[in-house]
Amino acid sequence: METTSLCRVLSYTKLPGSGLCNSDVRFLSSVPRGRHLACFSRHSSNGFSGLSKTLVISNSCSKTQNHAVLKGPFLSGDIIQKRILNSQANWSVGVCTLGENVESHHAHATEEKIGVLLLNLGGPETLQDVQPFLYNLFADPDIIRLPRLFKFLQRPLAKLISVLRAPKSKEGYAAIGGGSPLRRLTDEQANAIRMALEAKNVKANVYVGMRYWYPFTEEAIEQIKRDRITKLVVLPLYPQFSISTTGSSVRVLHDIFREDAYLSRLPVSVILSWYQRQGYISSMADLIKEELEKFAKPEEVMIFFSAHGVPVSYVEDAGDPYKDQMEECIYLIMQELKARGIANDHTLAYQSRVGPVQWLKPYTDEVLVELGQKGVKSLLAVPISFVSEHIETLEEIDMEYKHLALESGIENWGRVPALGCTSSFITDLADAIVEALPSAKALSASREVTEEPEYDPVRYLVKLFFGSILAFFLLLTPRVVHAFRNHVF
Ligand SMILES: C=CC1=C(C)c2cc3[nH]c(cc4nc(cc5[nH]c(cc1n2)c(C)c5CCC(=O)O)C(CCC(=O)O)=C4C)c(C)c3C=C
Ligand SMILES: [Fe+2]
Repeated sequence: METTSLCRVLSYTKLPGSGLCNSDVRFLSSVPRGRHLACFSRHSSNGFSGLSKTLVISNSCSKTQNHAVLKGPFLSGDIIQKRILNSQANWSVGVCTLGENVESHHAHATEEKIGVLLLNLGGPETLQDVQPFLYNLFADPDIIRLPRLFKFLQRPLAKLISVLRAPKSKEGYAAIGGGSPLRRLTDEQANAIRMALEAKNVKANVYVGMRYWYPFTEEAIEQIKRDRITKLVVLPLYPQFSISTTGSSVRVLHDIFREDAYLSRLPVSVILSWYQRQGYISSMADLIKEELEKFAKPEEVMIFFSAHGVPVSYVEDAGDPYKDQMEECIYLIMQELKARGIANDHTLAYQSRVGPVQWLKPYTDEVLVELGQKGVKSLLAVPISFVSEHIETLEEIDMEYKHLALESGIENWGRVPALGCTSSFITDLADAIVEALPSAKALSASREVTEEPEYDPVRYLVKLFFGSILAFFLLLTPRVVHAFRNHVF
């Protein structure tokens, strides 16, 4: 039995083609650069047996049994993404345990009840849902990031922005049939993952928890409690990590788990990002190849990755790894295509900006116009931040951007569908879940339950009143007035 209190983020790598299909190497890294990393290797035929060997070496780790070598240097808290050498494929996944103190233990198959919680954004199911959905979204401090002093403005601002934004959003949802397909599509993915796990002899309940609409994460967690799940893997359905997506959902989970005696003792493993998994990369490459072949001259098509944007301040001030991960993800997909003899030009741009602040550049709409002006005639749009169809693929890309591209001189337009329930992709997610199981750790071994902060309606109303006045003045700043004039919200 190994114990360490050092670990916060741990990453592990599966070695496909090694002959040991569930053999892996796990790295616990929460020590400063140049210090020791603990490397645990585990062997089993079903992926559930305990640790068989422990190595502690400086900034590198080798596992001779199947010729895997991992090289540092690593930073404290890093999600290790280095490549396995001497292996046909590079698979790695960042896994974060919810707890600070890590106790490695042998998982016993007896009476184990595995749960998988898929996290997603959620979307309004009807047009009446749009404004309250937007309220939930803008009330999230990871979406509208206010300085601490102005936190009390969060809800009044959310109310204001959601009311202002609702008409534009409603138009979008009306254009795709009157609501978001996200709940149905995520339920389908949940079912497909459950079956893929079953095919691997892993029986699991799969739950869906949405951040801003039904079924809310809180509801999913209530069900997990009722079902007496004994081990949980949390899989956010965003390939790349962003503070605004996975970060926000995991923060909510953390808050809920900390306050609950049962949940704080439930072993949990959170998969923070999975954009580098070979199964995901090759599934994306499959879809791109298939769509390219529909063009008359596939080799002349510009592959246009359109990622969901985030405000620049997330990356530059708050350290959001989203941009780096996005760039690496696209690099890996292009490498995979190259390995298949496809060497088209490609570019990356960011879509869906909201509000008057600077977002990651270049912007999708501007690049489309530039490409048209430069004489690009054929373009294949690839949505890359998300794995289901939703308003930003079905309306923004398929309608708005397509129209803009054709107006700008692009003659042949194509779009890669979202991965959805593509079987190679679902199988890979199931693998990621199986690989994450052994690292599940409890948030806390104690029964400590944090008390709810007292709700004081008078205080809330006073804050709401002054907040609204402040928000009103904020709205009169030239930048915001300009933003409204240009329908930025
Ligand atoms: C205002 C800030 C927003 C940030 C930051 C943001 C990041 C972000 N969002 C997604 C994925 C999705 N967002 C979706 C809808 C949506 N997002 C915002 C705002 C921000 N998103 C708004 C206002 C909306 C509502 C729709 C609209 O009015 O434009 C959805 C769609 C869900 C659906 O109903 O179909 C997805 C998916 C990512 C991946 C991301 C950061 C990386
Ligand atoms: Fe969004």
